[in-house]
This record gives sequence, C-alpha cells and structure tokens, in this order.
Amino acid sequence: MPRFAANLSMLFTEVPFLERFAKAREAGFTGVEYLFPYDWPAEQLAEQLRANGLTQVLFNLPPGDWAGGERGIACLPGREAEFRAGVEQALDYARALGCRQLNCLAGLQPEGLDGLIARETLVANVRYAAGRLAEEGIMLCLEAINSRVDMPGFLLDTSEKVIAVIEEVGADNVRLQYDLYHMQIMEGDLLRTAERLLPWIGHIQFADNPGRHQPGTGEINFSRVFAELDRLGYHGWMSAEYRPSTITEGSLGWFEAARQAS
Ligand SMILES: O=C(O)[C@@H](O)C(=O)CO
Ligand SMILES: [Mg+2]
Repeated sequence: MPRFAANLSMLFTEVPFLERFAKAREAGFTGVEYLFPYDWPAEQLAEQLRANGLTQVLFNLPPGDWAGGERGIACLPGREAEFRAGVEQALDYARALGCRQLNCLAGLQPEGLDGLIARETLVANVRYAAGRLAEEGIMLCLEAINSRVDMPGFLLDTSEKVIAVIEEVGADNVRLQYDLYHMQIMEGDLLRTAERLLPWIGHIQFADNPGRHQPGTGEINFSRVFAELDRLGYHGWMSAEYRPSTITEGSLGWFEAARQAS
C-alpha cells in the first residue's frame, strides 16, 4: 500500500489547526503535510508530531504575500533576497520538524513580465535553493499546478515545464511534485504519464476532479491509480490534499478501501 499522508490545510478543518494532528493519527495516517508552518513556533508543531507519532512529509517555502494573492516568489525578479531568506526560514523549520522535502511554489507570472525573464529568475532561485537544501540532505520539490481552474497565470502548469526546469537546474535533489488533481485538469492520461515521469517524481498529492473533493466523487479511478503506482515501485508519500465534501472522517472511504486492497 502507498504511504498515505493527510494534508492538514485541507483535511480535518472542522477543528483548530493544532488539533488536526491527533485527528490524522486517529484516522490511521502516519504522515502529515500542510501549506505553511510559519504561523506556529516550530517546537509546538514538533510536539504535535511527536505526541502523535507522525512524520512531517512536506511543507512549502514561504510564498510571498499569500493573503494578497501571491502564490510563490521564485519567478519574480527583484525578490531574490526575500526568496533566499525564505529558504533559510524553511530550513530552520525542516530541521526542527525532521522534514526531508520542501516544495517551492514557482509563482504567478506578472502581467507585462517577459516569460523568459520569469523563467530565468525561477531557474536561478531553484538552483540556489537546491544547493542550500542539498547541504542538509533535503529534497526540493517543484509542483505543477493547474492554470485552468485554480491558479490562472501559475508559471509551472504542466509536468513538462517542471521537468524542463529541473533539467536546466541540473541538481540531484530537485524533483517533480505530481498532484493528480492538477495534472488530471491539465494533462489527463495519468497512468501513462506517471509511469513515464516516475524517475522525476518526488512527491504525489491527490484529489478527485472536478470539485477537488475526496476520491470517489469525480472522474479519477483511484483504486486503479494507487495500485498502479504501487506496481511501478513508487516509494514516496501520497498526500490526500482535497476538500472533503462532508465531515473529513466521512470522506475517508478511499483510505479504508486502499487498506483492504493491500
Ligand atoms: O496543490 C496545491 O494547491 C498545493 O499543493 C500547494 O502547495 C499550493 O497551493
Ligand atoms: Mg498540490
């Protein structure tokens, strides 16, 4: 069975953030991830992980002004110093939480900015971050996010674009964050694509489409996808990153089915 993690930014939102760790453990998860840890002291988060026997699977580098609409600053010229400071902040948290992978959000391409400049900026920032993370044995993920429904203007909206950046950066510790929900919207053909991209994939997230709800609410055949990823030898984490269409505990039928299938 794949190693399943709960994304606490989307699951168990019925309770305050720090109480979601226990909910995840009670539901049978062994790992958790969330968008950002920065609003809480690292020690408080580490204590929740310890108390519940959970692995911190992933979180994102600081994204810039998230409330103001920014979705990462890695492609924004002039923000390099802020990006580098964010890498250090993320590393401090990763050390405290024992987290072995961090995701870098590429950002939205500003209107009027030449795409080539945005991409060059991104490549330079990713190269810098990869170097710093490599010193601590941490993997850097780059997520492809759909620009059709959720994030119009997101610079890296296909797996092909992410891989082109990874190849140009040329560092061993940079991998694709393959989110089945986003990639179903942008590319489809999930099984063949996952097989082809397996050597590049460092982390997987999932939600059904349309709606971004739990498996079983949309068009993706999750039992087939999970079985196939297992067969292909994917050994990374698979994070449930969906908005439950009901109370979270009531949305976990897919998890029980996966456990029974294994
Ligand atoms: O898919 C997503 O939305 C997340 O993985 C993320 O980190 C940015 O919103
Ligand atoms: Mg995702």
